[in-house]
Amino acid sequence: MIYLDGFLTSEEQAHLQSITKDTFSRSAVADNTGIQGQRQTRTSQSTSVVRDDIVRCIEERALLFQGFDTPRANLEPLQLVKYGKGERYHFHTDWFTNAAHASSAIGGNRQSSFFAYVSAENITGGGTNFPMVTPPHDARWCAFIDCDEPWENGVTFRPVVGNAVFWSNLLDDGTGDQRTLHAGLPVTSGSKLGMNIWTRQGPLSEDIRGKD
Ligand SMILES: O=C(O)CCC(=O)C(=O)O
Ligand SMILES: [Fe+2]
Repeated sequence: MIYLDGFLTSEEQAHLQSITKDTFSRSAVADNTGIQGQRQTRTSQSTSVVRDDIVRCIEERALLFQGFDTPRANLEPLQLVKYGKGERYHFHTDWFTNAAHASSAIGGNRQSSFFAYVSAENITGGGTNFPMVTPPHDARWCAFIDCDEPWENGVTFRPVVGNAVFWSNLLDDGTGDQRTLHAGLPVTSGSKLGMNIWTRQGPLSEDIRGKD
């Protein structure tokens, strides 16, 4: 996993908020049969970000971070996720456990994830917890991770606005890495806005990605 301090500028944070205003709806999740629906396990609201020059610039940053060889067509549309008090996303992996969801016709599986914090107003709770990741020792990390979390709970990233966490979802053989299990912990007060940037193994069609 890689922690990114200052992944989004404050102008980008404000822009993402303004272009997605009033576009959020209750987040869907696929169940183990691959069917999308609303679940108690994900109570947030989400929206897909429509591309403009600033969004393209963020997409380009996410692609270049992964090297020169990641094609733009492998990126899913950016997704914003909004949580109010009591809302959360239970433990899950971003990679699909159902093969039907990861077929090459639809870009394969999710190779990598960025989760960026776009806004956090008067927030308590709402960290991103990775129970199978060993917490780092250096106290400087306490600005970014919850150092009060019991060691056996793994790592909880605090929702620090502008920052992002990056990780690879798949092992070298293309199978899902179980250690990427994570949750958006309940927001106990205030609100949180996050952003998912998912890169697929292969290209997505234009009807999924939208026009470049
Ligand atoms: O809200 C979070 O901290 C994590 C959200 C998440 O994992 C997701 O939307 O896939
Ligand atoms: Fe996730």
